[in-house]
Amino acid sequence: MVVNLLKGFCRAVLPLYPRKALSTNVLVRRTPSLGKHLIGLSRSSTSVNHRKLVRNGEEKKSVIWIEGNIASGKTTCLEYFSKTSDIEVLTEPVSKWRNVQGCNPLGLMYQDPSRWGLTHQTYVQLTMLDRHVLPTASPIRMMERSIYSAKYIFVENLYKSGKMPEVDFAVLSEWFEWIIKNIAIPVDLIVYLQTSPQTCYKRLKQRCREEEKVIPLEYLESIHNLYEDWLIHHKSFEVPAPVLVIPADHDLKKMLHQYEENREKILMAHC
Ligand SMILES: Nc1ncnc2c1ncn2[C@@H]1O[C@H](COP(=O)(O)OP(=O)(O)O)[C@@H](O)[C@H]1O
Ligand SMILES: Cc1cn([C@H]2C[C@H](O)[C@@H](COP(=O)(O)O)O2)c(=O)[nH]c1=O
Repeated sequence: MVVNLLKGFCRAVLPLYPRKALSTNVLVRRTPSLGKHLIGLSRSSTSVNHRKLVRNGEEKKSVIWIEGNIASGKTTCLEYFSKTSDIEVLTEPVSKWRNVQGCNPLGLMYQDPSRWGLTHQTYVQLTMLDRHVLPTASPIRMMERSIYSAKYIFVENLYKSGKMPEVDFAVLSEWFEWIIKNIAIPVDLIVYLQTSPQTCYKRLKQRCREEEKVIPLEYLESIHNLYEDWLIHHKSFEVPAPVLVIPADHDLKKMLHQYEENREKILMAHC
């Protein structure tokens, strides 16, 4: 009976949807007549219809990753969107990387990358995975970075710069491949905060995280190049979702203005 009801619903409603918006197991509600059932996300006058139904009638959640270099402004961006109802924000678990049972793998890695890179990146991989599989109650989840950038940017950088032994890289790579093959890691949109390494260097100095005091400009340049090759030039690894690039060298006022301008594009990620 449930199946028949569902079939009837599909026969009545499917023709209302543009073909493009349909995939094999997803319905996107777009009709204005359904508008009253939809949640307006924006704090500005534009409201955003963001609900997506999956076949069992449950709401499909949207997942957006905020990617960018160290100190590019990811946390600040997340803080801004966290004020919007229906958005759940997950920041990077940096505090865990600085303190796991009294040890500081992030600090150790910066002091001696060849010795501690594997330890640190194994823990990053675990804690990012933990973030990805956390159940979500909100229709939209915004997450700072991902298990993908941990591997494609930071592990890659350690290895390419000769600071990670081949065997460590091989072990981490096997772990990573196993995870992405066997565990669902949903993502609908990647927002890339594109900065110059010089801007990040200035902001990093201003933030003044103890462990990061040893970071030279060249390190941020390498991270920048890896991000550009991945998300802009598509030269290195698979990109798991569409990318929205936001130029992020601007002052805070202009950045908030850009977030507002892009709000709808970001929050409609799944449509
Ligand atoms: N647009 C901006 N202009 C100037 N400073 C900024 C801007 N965005 C963030 N900052 C500052 O730069 C530092 C790093 O920002 P943060 O949001 O923590 O970056 P991330 O999370 O990418 O590392 C912080 O001190 C923050 O206050
Ligand atoms: C993902 C990831 C991060 N790190 C380092 C880089 C920075 O020092 C911090 C994260 O700070 P940010 O301001 O949020 O960029 O962690 C790393 O060493 N390895 C990683 O995989």
